[in-house]
Amino acid sequence: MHMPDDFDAVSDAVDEVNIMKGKGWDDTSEFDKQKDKAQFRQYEEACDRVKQFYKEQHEKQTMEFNIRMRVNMRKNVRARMGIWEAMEKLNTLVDESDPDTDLSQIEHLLQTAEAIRRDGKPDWMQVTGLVHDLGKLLYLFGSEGQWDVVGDTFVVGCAFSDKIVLPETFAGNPDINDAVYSTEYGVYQPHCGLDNVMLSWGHDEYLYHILKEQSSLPEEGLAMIRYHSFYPWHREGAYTHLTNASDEKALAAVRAFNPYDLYSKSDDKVDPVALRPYYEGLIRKYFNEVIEW
Ligand SMILES: O[C@H]1[C@H](O)[C@@H](O)[C@H](O)[C@@H](O)[C@H]1O
Ligand SMILES: [Fe+2]
Ligand SMILES: [Fe+2]
Repeated sequence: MHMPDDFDAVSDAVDEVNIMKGKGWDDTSEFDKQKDKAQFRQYEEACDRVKQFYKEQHEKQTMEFNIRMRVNMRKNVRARMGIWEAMEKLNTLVDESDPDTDLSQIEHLLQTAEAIRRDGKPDWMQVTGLVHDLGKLLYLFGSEGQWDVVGDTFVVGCAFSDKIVLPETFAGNPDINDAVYSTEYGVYQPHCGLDNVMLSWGHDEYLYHILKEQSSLPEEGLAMIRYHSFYPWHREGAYTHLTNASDEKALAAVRAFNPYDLYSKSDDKVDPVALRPYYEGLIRKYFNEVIEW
């Protein structure tokens, strides 16, 4: 096959080769098969830092807090900067919710993207991997702590699922005593769809709203961002009483993405300087030069 030299054409040609090989972006990944999954996400055995994190998150993510955050989100622009600059800014954050890595955020983002690239997945999925945790910038924009930025997500406004990690820590959340929020359906209608459900506030929801307006990522890429921390749903199968048929596509996308996010944490080190030119090319293709954060 003739390989053109302009950037977009090369990445289109790579997609074409993968299609010829019969590999779709949502195929069960080769990468996934090589990992010992039992090493990851062991919350019961996690260190105190992680357990403390979840106790605080589970006590403070109330319906009232979540409504307030959605209103605030629309009020102002917190910063103006490009994607790579945002990755560098985020690098000072060490995620207290994560039992599996002490790596910096830029390393995690590049490891995720590189694992996707190595498996021959399309460029939009690679760049989704590259940016998927940039919502953690919230931490630098006056969040109340880490509990409202990182960690797994879950539905608020109805009973907390026992499929959420460390579920006993919800005992201190005032919503468990609310006459409506404590019921199975809470404020929701059966099978209303995830679009109509409030997920606990944090980096997923924030970044989804920013990039829905300011990128040309496909729907599947946006779903990967919005739901990647929603383990009770995409891994544990909770909340089927709220989802509907239109969530199926999103679920397939998030499941295809998850192994790269989670299991790349044990991969070899990456070199941001060497990788930057390649990813700047993808960034130009999918994002405005300056993003309003
Ligand atoms: O600790 C991690 C981390 O904060 C991730 O960015 C998030 O997506 C995961 O769901 C969470 O378990
Ligand atoms: Fe994340
Ligand atoms: Fe991540």
